[in-house]
Amino acid sequence: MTREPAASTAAAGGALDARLRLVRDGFDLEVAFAVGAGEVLALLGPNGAGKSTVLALLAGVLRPAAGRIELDGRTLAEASDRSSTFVRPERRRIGLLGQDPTLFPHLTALENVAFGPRAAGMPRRDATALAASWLARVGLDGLAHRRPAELSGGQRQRVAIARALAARPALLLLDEPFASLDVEVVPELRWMLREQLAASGTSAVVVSHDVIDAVVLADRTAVLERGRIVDTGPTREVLAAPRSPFTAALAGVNLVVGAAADGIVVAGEATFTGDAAEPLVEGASAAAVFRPSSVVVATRRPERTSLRNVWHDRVTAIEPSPGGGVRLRFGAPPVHADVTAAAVAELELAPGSEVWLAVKAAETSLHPLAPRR
Ligand SMILES: Nc1ncnc2c1ncn2[C@@H]1O[C@H](COP(=O)(O)OP(=O)(O)OP(=O)(O)O)[C@@H](O)[C@H]1O
Repeated sequence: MTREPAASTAAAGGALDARLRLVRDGFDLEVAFAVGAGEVLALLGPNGAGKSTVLALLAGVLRPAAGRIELDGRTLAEASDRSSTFVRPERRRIGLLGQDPTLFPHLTALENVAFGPRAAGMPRRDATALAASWLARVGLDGLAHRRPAELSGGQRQRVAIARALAARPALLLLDEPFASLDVEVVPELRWMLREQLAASGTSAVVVSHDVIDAVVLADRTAVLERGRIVDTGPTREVLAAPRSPFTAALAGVNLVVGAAADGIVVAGEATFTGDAAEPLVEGASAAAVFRPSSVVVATRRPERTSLRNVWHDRVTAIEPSPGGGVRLRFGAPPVHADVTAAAVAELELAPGSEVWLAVKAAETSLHPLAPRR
């Protein structure tokens, strides 16, 4: 990726430090996180976890009941017994890009992008030149004079990205930026956004349901569940060693939570041996992680000694597997196994069938469940 000369883009990104508490209608949000200058943080989580609420607090649409938001050393909001600060949304230098681009319908793409710099006092010629250069960067060279109605959904979102970045926000909030676009246009748009965020050094928080957004866009990922951050760290590490069932499902792996005993993970009747990236703490919570395709399903207890992790359960559900084939679900511990349709037929499996399950130790990783630093 080519980085632009600092003089042309003057790294826009600010460092964010946020501690937020909000309670409304029985929903209790309490989070603390930081975003480094020029860094992209993905905020992932199930429906109702509080992701949009976090963005609304950062944007200044909601006021925290307690806590503090600091962007580049400037306090944007503070609520405590001693002091109260609240900077209005338009004075925060925070940009917002939602799933539906809200462009001015009567302005051309160029005028839409130039609008922010003009409003900030930039002379017309400079603002037009800046807008033209941003439209080129987002791949809309020839379409500068079209109005939003004359553009496709993907092209409109490109204009919205150019407009958001041309305003040089200290922090850009991206709320499901690709959710309402045709799936075919999304991969290229996602990579373009990644390049432009990096080239402009823009700090960003991206909220998404889609793990690919975190993988492509985000240096770090925080997973939010029921108003709490349950996991956070470099995106690759969070997905490689998930610490919550939601993250494990995102990463497409099984996560069995148990307790560490003598270097293995004990979860009810099942015990798991495997590679521990970090030492397990005796008696503390720990997880065994393995791929659904690593699970061997048999109607008799497997005799192969290489299969160290062996347990007995009943099939609770049989459904199509996302990768093709068949997914078998089990309850104790809750795991799934991806097998071929031929195997299901050969073993004559049906919901309720009793089977033996096994995973090689070499295909199992063990992780302490203490909070990641
Ligand atoms: N205007 C509101 N007034 C009161 N409660 C609200 C309001 N908006 C959302 N909530 C509640 O706050 C909680 C968090 O909602 P939020 O929209 O932040 O979650 P989310 O993670 O963004 O979910 P989704 O992925 O479905 O958009 C939910 O319990 C929701 O019902």
